Amino acid sequence: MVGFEDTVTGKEHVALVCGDVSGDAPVLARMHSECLTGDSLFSLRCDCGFQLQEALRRISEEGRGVLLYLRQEGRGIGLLNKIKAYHLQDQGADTVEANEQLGFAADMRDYSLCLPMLKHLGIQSVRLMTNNPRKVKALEAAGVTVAERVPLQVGKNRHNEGYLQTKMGKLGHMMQDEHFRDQE
Ligand SMILES: Nc1nc2c(ncn2[C@@H]2O[C@H](COP(=O)(O)OP(=O)(O)OP(=O)(O)O)[C@@H](O)[C@H]2O)c(=O)[nH]1
Ligand SMILES: [Zn+2]
Repeated sequence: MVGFEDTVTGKEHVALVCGDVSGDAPVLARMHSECLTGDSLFSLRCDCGFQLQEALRRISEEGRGVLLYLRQEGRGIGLLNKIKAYHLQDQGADTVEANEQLGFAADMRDYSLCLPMLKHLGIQSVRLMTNNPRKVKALEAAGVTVAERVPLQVGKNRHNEGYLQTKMGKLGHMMQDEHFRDQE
């Protein structure tokens, strides 16, 4: 585990490294955005916790990989604003509308720290586990070489169906129903 401090925001990030990640071969990688509720408190409203577990499982199975745990809670709006967004969602807003009602863009994340983190770890290119093509684009724009996008579809359940639908419909996530491993 390697810790990093973002001197601009003061946020502390973590990299979990498995095996020898040096060399030319692209490294299996997950850039995971913090979700306290899903990652640590077992919330079923989203798929974050399931994706975190599955990404770590695949990395350990491969014996080589990296997970950057990025402190961008609530797609960058922070935990308390995400809780407010959840209240709005309980009154009928979807995840994008709730952000907008609070005065935020749908996705406020910033991936500029990923390149220096990967460089520090000696990682030249990644096989990125994500369903989000905008994340691939944002990382490439930040200078990260993404050799391949690896789908990460896990954790669909009856509580997050609408949330996943909005990610596909409004945020451009590439997910196919038949590829989901359900979680009840
Ligand atoms: N604002 C807001 N953020 C949310 C909500 N649900 C989850 N999040 C945050 O969304 C982030 C995860 O982003 P997602 O859009 O689920 O997935 P992604 O990282 O873009 O894409 P993948 O790589 O495929 O997981 C985490 O920071 C969560 O805290 C919500 O309803 N509102
Ligand atoms: Zn989540």
